[in-house]
Amino acid sequence: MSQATFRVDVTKEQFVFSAAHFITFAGDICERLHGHNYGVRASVGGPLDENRYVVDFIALRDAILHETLTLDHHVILPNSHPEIKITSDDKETTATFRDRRWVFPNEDCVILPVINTTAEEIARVIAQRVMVRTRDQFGDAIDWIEVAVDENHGQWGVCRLPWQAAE
Ligand SMILES: Nc1nc2c(c(=O)[nH]1)N=C([C@H](O)[C@H](O)COP(=O)(O)OP(=O)(O)OP(=O)(O)O)CN2
Repeated sequence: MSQATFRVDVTKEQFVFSAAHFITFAGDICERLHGHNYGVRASVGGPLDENRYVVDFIALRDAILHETLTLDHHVILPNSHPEIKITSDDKETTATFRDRRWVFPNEDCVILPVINTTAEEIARVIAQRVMVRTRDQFGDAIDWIEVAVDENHGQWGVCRLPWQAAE
């Protein structure tokens, strides 16, 4: 039996999104709002199908592109941080951390299901959403998906999920 394993990688120039965020670290340090030109790459691993594909990398490319465009030119906020509280009314979204407060137009914000908007967490959300988006097309034979998010020219947060973990 062959010992070969297979994956497809997609790393495209278009996989860039410009977004603002701030994180907390070291307990109670909260960054100032700042932006990154984030980069994204993705891989899917598993057996070869009848086409001798793991998956069609064009379909994977399009799914990643969709998620990067969703984040592009937005402020990325966390919905599960213990101290960064996010509230929205019909016009504006307000983020607070202790005595600090940021107010944004609703349409400028993307609120993600994360504790902190780190590269690792953003990678996880993209991986989960791509899995959901492509599941019907790719089927259940895939082993895993990995998404990597680069914050600053070579500082990557990477998340690998078993294919069955889609929410
Ligand atoms: N494992 C991780 N480490 C860090 C993350 C992360 O998401 N995962 N994030 C940060 C901060 O967001 C930080 O703002 C990183 O931004 P960067 O611009 O690279 O920080 P610098 O101060 O080095 O950047 P300059 O180029 O000097 O502006 C930290 N760690």
